[in-house]
Amino acid sequence: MITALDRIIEYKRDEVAALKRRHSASDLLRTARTAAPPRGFEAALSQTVSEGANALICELKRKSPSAGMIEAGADPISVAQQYEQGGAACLSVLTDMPSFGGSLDDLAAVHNSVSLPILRKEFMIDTLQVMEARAHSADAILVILSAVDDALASDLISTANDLDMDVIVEVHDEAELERANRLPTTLIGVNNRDLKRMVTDLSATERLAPQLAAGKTLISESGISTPEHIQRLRKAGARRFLIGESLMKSTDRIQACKALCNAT
Ligand SMILES: O=C(O)c1ccccc1NCC(=O)[C@H](O)[C@H](O)COP(=O)(O)O
Repeated sequence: MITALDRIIEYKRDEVAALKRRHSASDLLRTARTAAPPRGFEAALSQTVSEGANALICELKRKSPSAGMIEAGADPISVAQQYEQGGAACLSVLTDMPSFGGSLDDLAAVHNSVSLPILRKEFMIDTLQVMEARAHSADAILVILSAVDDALASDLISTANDLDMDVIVEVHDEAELERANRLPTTLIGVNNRDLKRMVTDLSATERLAPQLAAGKTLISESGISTPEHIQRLRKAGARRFLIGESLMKSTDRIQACKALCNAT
C-alpha cells in the first residue's frame, strides 16, 4: 500500500536533487555556520516542563494530506506571535510546499518575528536538508524513521548535532521505537497518526511510552485538540506535545494554547 508519506518521499528525492544542483555541501555548511545561534529547542521544552506547564510545540500548518485545506492564507508571523502569546515552548514550521503549503520563507519569517526555538518540519532524506535548515535559522530537525534507514538517521543526527541543532526522532510503532532507542539522540516523538489509515489514535503514545529506553524523552505528536487529550497523555507520562491542526483551526489560538499548556 502506497501511503501519503511514500508519495512525499518520492517528490522529496527530486527536491533534494535540485537542492544539490543549486548548492554544494561546503557552501551550505558555510552559510549554516554563520546563521543566528541556535536557540536551544530541547532546553526550552525542559525549562517549560520544569516550571510545571505542558511544553507545547505549536505548528504552522496550512494544509495536510489528512485534513486537506486548513487555512490557505495563514500569515506565519501572526500565527507564530499568537502561539508565543499563548505560552508555546517551541514552534514547528512545515517547510514542505506540495503537501503542507509551507516554505523556507515561512521559517525565516517566523524566526524573525518571535524568540522561540523552531523545528524545521521537513521530510529529511539527505544531510544537505539539515544544513539548509540551519542556514535558515532552524533550531531543530525531525528525523522520521519510516522514511530513513538507521545509517541515514545517524548521519542526519550527527550533521544536526555538529551544527548545534536538536533532533526529534519520530516513530509510529514498536519496531521504529526499538531503532530510535538505539540512536544517539534524546527526543523521541511518538506520532499518533497512522499513515496507512490516515487516522489519529492517542493510544499509540499510551502503548509506546513505557517502551522508551532510559534517558529518552517522550513527545506526543498529532491528533491532540482538547485539554482532556492532554490529561490522558499526561497519564502516559507525556509532558511535551506537538500540535498543529487543532490550533490552526481554532478561532482563538492564544486561549486554545493556554488551555492546553495548563491542562493537568
Ligand atoms: O498531517 C498529515 O496529514 C501528515 C500526512 C503525512 C505525513 C505527515 C503528516 N503530518 C505531519 C505531522 O506529524 C503533524 O503535522 C504533526 O504531528 C501535528 O499533527 P496534528 O496536530 O494532528 O496536525
